[in-house]
Amino acid sequence: MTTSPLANPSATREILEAFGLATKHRLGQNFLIDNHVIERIMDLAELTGSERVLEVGPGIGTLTLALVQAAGRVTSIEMDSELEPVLSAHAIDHPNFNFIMGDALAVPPAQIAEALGGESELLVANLPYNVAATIILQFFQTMPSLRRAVVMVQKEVADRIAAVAGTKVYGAYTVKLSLYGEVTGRFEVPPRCFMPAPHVDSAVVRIDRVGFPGTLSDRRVDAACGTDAPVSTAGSDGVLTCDSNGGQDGASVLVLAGAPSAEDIARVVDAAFAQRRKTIRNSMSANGFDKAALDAAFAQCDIASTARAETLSTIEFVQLAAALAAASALS
Ligand SMILES: C[S@@+](CC[C@H](N)C(=O)[O-])C[C@H]1O[C@@H](n2cnc3c(N)ncnc32)[C@H](O)[C@@H]1O
Repeated sequence: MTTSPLANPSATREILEAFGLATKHRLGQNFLIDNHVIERIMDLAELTGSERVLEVGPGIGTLTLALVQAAGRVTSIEMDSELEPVLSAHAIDHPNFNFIMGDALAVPPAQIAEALGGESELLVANLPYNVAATIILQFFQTMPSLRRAVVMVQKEVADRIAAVAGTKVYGAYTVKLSLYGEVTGRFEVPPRCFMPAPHVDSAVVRIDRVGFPGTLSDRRVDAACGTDAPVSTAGSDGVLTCDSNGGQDGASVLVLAGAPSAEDIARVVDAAFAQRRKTIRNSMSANGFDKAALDAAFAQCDIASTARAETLSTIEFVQLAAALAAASALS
């Protein structure tokens, strides 16, 4: 059980007083004061003592002091320059910890890797809520080595991350993040676990990376192929095939007709959700896609042109982007 010496109200107050600090609402400074929450975050993170862990927004170092006990190296990025003396003191006490002062969205991955002594493997953080969703997606996009994120976010953001097709909260963000990772754990955290208590509910989500695109996870490929058939990826073009006959006669079913990039898929997803109340055809044609190319792609992917974006699964968006890429509708 890994806990933090700072995860209680009196230790937090003491640090704030000792360094002459006041919490800043505009930076989302709600510090954790509950060791039970720290324990559950650490359980979800499943650290084995050797990992390179990135933390965004260490604050006074509450979660950080748990992470340094369980990880190989920890680098934290903090924007509030007034917290630098507190973090410097932790860095002296814990040789496997260092930090970067700056906006986490603007620090280049190479600088983070340099500080961590290698590429980031895990993101574990109680994130600043106003930029949490952006940070999660951007870090999965720009750091291919990141294999897991265990992050505290506002409950509504957790709902969007974990949403399933056909629900109100399922949207462009859900689909774009699902290209990189899937939610494998979650728990809720009430306001009383923070100082000061926020006005919103919070949740911790664990997101594990799924390979993409030529290396879709088995579960996703099964969904795409509608079969338990073995799967193979063909050639360097990333064309994904799944064998419809258990590999016995070598007959393959082409699932993706092209090799859409993550950017291609994001363009399709953004256009599809741009006008949620319209059909996917109308929303996409109003947002830069040619109607004839769309009709051909819908027919190829067996997607009804009257469907709405929120009814499509991630794999259907990938197939649609692939069909549009193959028809050069994405260029
Ligand atoms: C919710 S607090 C978490 C503090 C601490 N990790 C804890 O659990 O008690 C968020 C922290 O993120 C910092 N922060 C806000 N925006 C940031 C940004 N863009 N980049 C880096 N840190 C940021 C805040 O100053 C604050 O320390």
